[in-house]
Amino acid sequence: MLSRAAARTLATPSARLFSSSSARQTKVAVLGAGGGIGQPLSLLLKSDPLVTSLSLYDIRGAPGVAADVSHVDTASEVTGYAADQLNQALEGVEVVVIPAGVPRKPGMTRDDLFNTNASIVRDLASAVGATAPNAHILVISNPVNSTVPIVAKTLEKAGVYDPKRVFGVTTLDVVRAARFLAGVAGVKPSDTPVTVVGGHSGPTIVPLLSQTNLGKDVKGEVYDQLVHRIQFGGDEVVKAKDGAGSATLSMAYAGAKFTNALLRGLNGEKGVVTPTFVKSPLFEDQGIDFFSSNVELGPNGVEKIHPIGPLSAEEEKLLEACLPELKKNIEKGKAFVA
Ligand SMILES: NC(=O)c1ccc[n+]([C@@H]2O[C@H](COP(=O)([O-])OP(=O)(O)OC[C@H]3O[C@@H](n4cnc5c(N)ncnc54)[C@H](O)[C@@H]3O)[C@@H](O)[C@H]2O)c1
Ligand SMILES: O=C(O)C[C@H](O)C(=O)O
Repeated sequence: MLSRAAARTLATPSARLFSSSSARQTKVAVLGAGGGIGQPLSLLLKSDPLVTSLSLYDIRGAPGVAADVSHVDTASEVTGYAADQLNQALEGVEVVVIPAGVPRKPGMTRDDLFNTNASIVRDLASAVGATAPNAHILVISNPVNSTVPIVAKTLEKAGVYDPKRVFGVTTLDVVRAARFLAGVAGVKPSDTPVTVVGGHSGPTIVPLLSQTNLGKDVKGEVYDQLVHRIQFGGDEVVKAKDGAGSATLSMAYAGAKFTNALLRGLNGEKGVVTPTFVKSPLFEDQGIDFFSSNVELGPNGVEKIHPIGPLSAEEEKLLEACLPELKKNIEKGKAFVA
């Protein structure tokens, strides 16, 4: 039998999983809401007190997901849209999260997804540009190093591109880095935040362990293994799922976490800083105009792009390996739209 206090706690609606600093609320759309990421992401966004209205779209299954998620006892409204209702799904939307597209199978690279996902992301970006031109777009679909430039170029072509409003979601790399470093150091992940810069694929993922109190002491083989695990954590999940896809649950968590950070920034909260893959001046002189580094989020989206800061000799080498591959991926995305 439950005590009266415990019963009251369980009966309290709107349990808060997210940080909230303001009453302003926002309409958010998920494009690809019926998928492995889309479903749990929609559930988590339903629990975010900063989301006032949730618009769920997919080429299949979104009305069912919406009916299900809409029973959760939080205040937001949820509507599902069928394949031919993309424009309705985007009406009045301020934030659009895109997990639409195919995932990897064992043996594939993220770039192997380009042929299928490039046109999916381009067409969705084009619809956002036409119906919700001021929306912030959060790109999850892989290969992120190419799909973000695809979104940027598509909006540019439509005459509605604002680089402050287009983000590649690299939060899963940050989540993994904190979790894996915590494992090595024997502490809680909340004690081991790690900045991860570069892009979102194998060698383009550059964790800056030297900038953390516990990470700077990790050396030798343990360091090499830790960096490899952060860079190739996605492969670990693809292999374990054995043909059934890639990370979905941890990605939904990471996607909801980044969305909440953006919403807090949009609401005027100060000091919301997190890595994300955006149009960036940091390596523009080397022809690389998109890069993930710590970004302060604010009322207009990107408020300030932070420099990457001091690097160890090992990190200099990781960055050297990252840049040429990242450049190739970005150019491939841009060329697809041009
Ligand atoms: N950024 C990251 O860190 C990260 C992490 C994990 C996965 N991903 C990527 O996210 C994407 C989705 O992964 P998933 O596991 O959810 O795949 P999934 O196949 O389970 O779901 C994808 C969904 O997209 C839908 N879809 C396809 N074309 C669409 C369109 N034109 N409009 C709307 N919806 C459309 C499908 O119907 C499906 O429901 C993949 O490209 C994957 O590589 C990225
Ligand atoms: O590995 C993948 O293909 C999915 C995602 O990019 C990840 O990092 O888990």
